[in-house]
Amino acid sequence: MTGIIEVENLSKQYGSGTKALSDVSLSINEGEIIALLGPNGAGKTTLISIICGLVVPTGGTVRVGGHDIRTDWRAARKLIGLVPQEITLEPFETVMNCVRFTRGLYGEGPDDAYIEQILRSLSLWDKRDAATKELSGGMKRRVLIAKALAHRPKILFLDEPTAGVDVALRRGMWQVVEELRREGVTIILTTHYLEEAEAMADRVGVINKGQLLLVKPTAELMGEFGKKTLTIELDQPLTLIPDELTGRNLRLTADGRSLCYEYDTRAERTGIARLLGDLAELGITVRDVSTQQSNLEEIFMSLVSEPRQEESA
Ligand SMILES: Nc1ncnc2c1ncn2[C@@H]1O[C@H](COP(=O)(O)OP(=O)(O)OP(=O)(O)O)[C@@H](O)[C@H]1O
Repeated sequence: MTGIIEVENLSKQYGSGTKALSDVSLSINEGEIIALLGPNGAGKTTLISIICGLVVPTGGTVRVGGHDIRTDWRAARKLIGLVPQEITLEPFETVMNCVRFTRGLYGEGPDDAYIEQILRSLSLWDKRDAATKELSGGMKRRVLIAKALAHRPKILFLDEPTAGVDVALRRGMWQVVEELRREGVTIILTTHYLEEAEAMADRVGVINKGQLLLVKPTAELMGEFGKKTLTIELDQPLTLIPDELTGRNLRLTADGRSLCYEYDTRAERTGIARLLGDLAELGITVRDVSTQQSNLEEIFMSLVSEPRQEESA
């Protein structure tokens, strides 16, 4: 199946000599939400900017809805809405006029009924006559989304949509994104908040030093790396793991006070009940137990601290 966005062997070297992207290939399906994760300077904004036609690549091709972004840029651009990282709004203009104006930029005629629908869905309708300078940071960010949606794009890019936004508003933003997805909009977002990717994205792409390290369904990524550790705090410290318990994925902490048992969360039998039973039989008394699940943050850190070749794209 051909994706709504097809990126092939994309590279970018800025005039300064910085190599921001190296041979990136990626296919994005219509209607999906994909999150691009990567540390500062990884190349996420460069990738988005190239797809949106704002930065010229050094090599490779990008097709949006089948249109080459260089030779057929007008058609490609019409399909795209971009919510930039920086808040750039005309301070004295009203919310309504800001969004109307953007529609005009795409050569679309006035459609106040549609703008009303967008502003209502973003909880901005009450603020339609307010000058943008009177709005809070979170509201300004929502005006940027309204502007990006003004020409009914099929694809929406959100470059760090919730940077500097408080937790409540961040969750509100997730809901907006979810509603857009239900309407069939394809969404590409960059984020530093791993919980955001975990909560929203169908797939996650990890970028580091200009390379796309992997692209995987979020659930698969979590499952593949999703191990849980059971920490069993002992009443009396041990010096060694008893022979009866060898070969069980057990580790004794340096102080001998806890046993750590790593298990696969997806396994039919985790082996926890058997382990606790065996400990009791050996006369080892347990003081407390706790579990920790590896989250996307740990997965991400393990990927970017140990650069690997692209696995799949
Ligand atoms: N206009 C430019 N001229 C020269 N170098 C640039 C330019 N824009 C970006 N770069 C460099 O390209 C690299 C990738 O930058 P980019 O902004 O794409 O990263 P990013 O992943 O979006 O980072 P962040 O998470 O900090 O926004 C960085 O080394 C950056 O300094």
